[in-house]
Amino acid sequence: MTPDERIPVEILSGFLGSGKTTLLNRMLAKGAFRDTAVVVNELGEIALDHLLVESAPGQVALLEGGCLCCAVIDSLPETLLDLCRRRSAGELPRFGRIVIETTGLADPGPIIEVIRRSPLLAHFLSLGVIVTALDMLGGQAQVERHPEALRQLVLADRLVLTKLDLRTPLSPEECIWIAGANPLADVVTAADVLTDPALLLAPPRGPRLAGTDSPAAYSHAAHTHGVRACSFRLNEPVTRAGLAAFAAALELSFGADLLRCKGLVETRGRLLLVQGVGTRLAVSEAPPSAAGGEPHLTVIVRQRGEDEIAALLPWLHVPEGTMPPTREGLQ
Ligand SMILES: Nc1nc2c(ncn2[C@@H]2O[C@H](COP(=O)(O)OP(=O)(O)OP(=O)(O)O)[C@@H](O)[C@H]2O)c(=O)[nH]1
Repeated sequence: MTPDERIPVEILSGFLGSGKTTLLNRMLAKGAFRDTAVVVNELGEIALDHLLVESAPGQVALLEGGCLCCAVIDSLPETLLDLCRRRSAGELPRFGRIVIETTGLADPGPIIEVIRRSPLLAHFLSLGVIVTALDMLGGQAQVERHPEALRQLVLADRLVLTKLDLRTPLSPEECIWIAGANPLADVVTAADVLTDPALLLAPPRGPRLAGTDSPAAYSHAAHTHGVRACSFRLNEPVTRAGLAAFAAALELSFGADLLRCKGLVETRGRLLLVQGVGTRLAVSEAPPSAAGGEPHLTVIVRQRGEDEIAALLPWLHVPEGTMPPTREGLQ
């Protein structure tokens, strides 16, 4: 391929629950990503995001087995080359770009390096834009608390500010903080991108940061700082009261150590999507693309054990009408 024909690989990064899948789906729904193959990588033993990304059949590749920047970094070239092979063979539509949605804990550095340094990949692919979703509900506190969120912020070509619809307008101090944290990045809002989808992946304006770390320098323990993703299969339907009780029990037991909770649950014959970011848990009808998905919950916590979460699971099944637990009730 000549350099002009190479397919750009765009990286969609952002901390746990910052809105990466939501952005991707909005772009797909608007038809802006019609010519896009998507690679989804997710934490947790039971993957969900590939069911939530509403793209054309076969256009989503799932990278399983752990976090992209460390545990499965070696599988990335093969996954990308396989997409290119299937495109050339006519098995996939002739997509014009690949978007990689990383896990919420992934450091984009090693991913960037693999795409840049592999001679074989460089023949077919070029590095596109590094977009980071920045959760403006979590904001500065989230970045200060989680080193992974800081890496994602500083390596971005473009920052997409999400969840501004859930809060008061940005203060001048917040604008100064964002500009100071990554002076090279363009800053847009999720609403801007919805109005003009081309903004999301337009070529970056600023110069590229050079010299990110090599993949070999990374191990899972090096960037997760005691974070664990624990997945639980749910063989029995849950109750509505059970979901409220489980949410309260998670919040009371883990507080700020609770980073993310997501999954599919079945209640009264319906499949529901559970989306928790920090201690805010939302439950909605599962999208049609998730039909047939395995009921499960993945809970991501910092410095806490799987057994502590497992001990709370019985709350999911309490009879309707049961009140959520109190702090005293949990002890
Ligand atoms: N109101 C509002 N909600 C949002 C926005 N972006 C994301 N959300 C909600 O935040 C939750 C998490 O969003 P996702 O798109 O799943 O986040 P993610 O970054 O893909 O999450 P992980 O893959 O687990 O890291 C969901 O309940 C979304 O509906 C936004 O701009 N506004």
